[in-house]
Amino acid sequence: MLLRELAGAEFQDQIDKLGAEVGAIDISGLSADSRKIEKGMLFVALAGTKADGAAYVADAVARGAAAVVASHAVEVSAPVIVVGNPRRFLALAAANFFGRQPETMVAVTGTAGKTSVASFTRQIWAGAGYAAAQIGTTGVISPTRNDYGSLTTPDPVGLHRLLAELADEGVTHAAMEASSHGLDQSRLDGVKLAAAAFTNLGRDHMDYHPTVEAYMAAKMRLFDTLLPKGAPAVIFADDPWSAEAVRVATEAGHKVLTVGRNGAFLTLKRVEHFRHKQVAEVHFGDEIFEVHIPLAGDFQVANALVAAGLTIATGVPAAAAMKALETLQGASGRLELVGQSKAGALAYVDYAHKPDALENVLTSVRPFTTGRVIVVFGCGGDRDKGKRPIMGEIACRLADIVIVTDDNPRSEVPAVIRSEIMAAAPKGIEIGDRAQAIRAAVAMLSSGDTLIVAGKGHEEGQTVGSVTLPFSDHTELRKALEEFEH
Ligand SMILES: CC(=O)N[C@H]1[C@@H](OP(=O)(O)OP(=O)(O)OC[C@H]2O[C@@H](n3ccc(=O)[nH]c3=O)[C@H](O)[C@@H]2O)O[C@H](CO)[C@@H](O)[C@@H]1O[C@H](C)C(=O)N[C@@H](C)C(=O)N[C@H](CCC(=O)O)C(=O)O
Ligand SMILES: Nc1ncnc2c1ncn2[C@@H]1O[C@H](COP(=O)(O)OP(=O)(O)OP(=O)(O)O)[C@@H](O)[C@H]1O
Ligand SMILES: N[C@H](CCC[C@H](N)C(=O)O)C(=O)O
Ligand SMILES: [Mg+2]
Repeated sequence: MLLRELAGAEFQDQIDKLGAEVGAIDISGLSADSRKIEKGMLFVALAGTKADGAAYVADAVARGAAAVVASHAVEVSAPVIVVGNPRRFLALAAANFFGRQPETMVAVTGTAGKTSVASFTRQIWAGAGYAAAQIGTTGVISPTRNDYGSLTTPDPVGLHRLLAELADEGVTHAAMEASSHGLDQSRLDGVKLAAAAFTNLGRDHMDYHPTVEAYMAAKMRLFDTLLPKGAPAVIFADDPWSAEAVRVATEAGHKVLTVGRNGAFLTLKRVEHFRHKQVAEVHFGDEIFEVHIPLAGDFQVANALVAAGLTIATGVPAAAAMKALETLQGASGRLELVGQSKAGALAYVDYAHKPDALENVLTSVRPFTTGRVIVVFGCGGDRDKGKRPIMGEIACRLADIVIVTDDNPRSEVPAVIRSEIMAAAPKGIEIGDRAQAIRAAVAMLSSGDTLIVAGKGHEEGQTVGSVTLPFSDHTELRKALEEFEH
């Protein structure tokens, strides 16, 4: 593809400045990683958190880069296109290069619920007869794929390669997660969105964003920059940050559709909780639906409404969307019932690894727990340290028994992470080895109890130092449940 076409309208001036022959360079591919550059490719130099891509321009040119994009001039033999925001250039150029995506794409942002909403949206579309996919923390799921992925929002080159493949495979509808990192780093700036959604905002990633307001502002890029004007913006109405999301989406000229108890588009009137399901009364205009949602947890009703909002906004009849909610499957590791003890105590795996999520999950299981709530959790290393005591406090306030263990210590000393949680968890029992912690919790279970193993959800490894050892909460929990006779 010619460099001029690759750059697209937004960056035409910067290309034209260098003369017609630069615009006419034939580009065979693009990458922000010099190590992936082959002859004829375009190298985009990004200033990152660990390295500055500008330092690798010479390396990229030596490997055959036909041109370079950077935020400032660099002396090399290949032409250098200087742009204000190379990350945005990379995203738009990747979209132009791969050129295709599923026709109807939506993105969801928020601190918690993105994976669940993306999964539910895919399931409702599939129920309505569309070939649908989801892209996010648990990887890519489509009619023909179930591929594990490492980032919640993939990097632009990987993302647009994937979108083109999905389109070629006949996928017409796709729901993707927009993480705050992804939004901040313009990873999805090239995706053409039919609708977007916001779930909630809580404390997370304070190691990356300087303030909560900056974190919210990163999330709001989805509405103020990415969603085309006039498109539907589905906003969960019952969060403390809902009003701000509505303000941003309204100012950007979108069709604001609120869902939840305070929602105007889908209004939640009543919820009845049962052990493994909930019955919700939902109003849509003059229509009233009584929906049996086969999942535990108040938050899953919220996620189901956001997903229903996204699908209705993009053309699924409300009755079909509500019907699809009755057969929803939870996303892997999201308040997932893994088994029961011999006496009938329930044992769940949940991905709560941040304060609000932990608070929600512990509160959600209380109504159907006649015995004690037992929680096993830890906090990841090399991540927001401030959340550790907060999660310790929440666990002690909302659970009867608290076991503090390890969760991906990465480069940190595990005992130090645990001690930072324990400092705010006076009744916490410290068991570093996660498998032992799960066994100890299962050993305590008696009739009526609920066990939550929190923090790792679908994860299949424990990262200690730079090594990821195979580890699954599901497997360890199942093993322990089989082992004990009570
Ligand atoms: C902090 C962060 O988000 N980092 C992401 C970012 O890396 P970066 O731009 O900071 O890269 P860097 O390592 O500083 O390097 C700068 C540039 O030099 C280039 N380079 C480097 C070395 C070399 O030899 N040649 C070369 O060209 C790199 O390719 C890069 O373009 O861009 C990379 C490519 O897209 C990502 O892989 C990387 O994710 C890292 C691995 C990561 O852990 N990210 C997490 C925090 C993340 O993004 N999480 C969110 C969700 C979290 C949540 O909501 O819970 C996600 O969307 O997954
Ligand atoms: N709407 C919600 N409100 C509060 N907590 C929620 C909500 N949805 C999910 N949770 C909690 O957050 C955990 C993660 O849910 P999910 O994976 O759907 O969110 P996510 O936004 O994709 O998270 P991540 O950014 O870590 O990928 C769940 O296991 C549950 O504990
Ligand atoms: N996407 C999140 C996942 C955290 C999961 C938790 N198990 C941990 O390791 O902290 C992150 O990378 O911050
Ligand atoms: Mg997710």
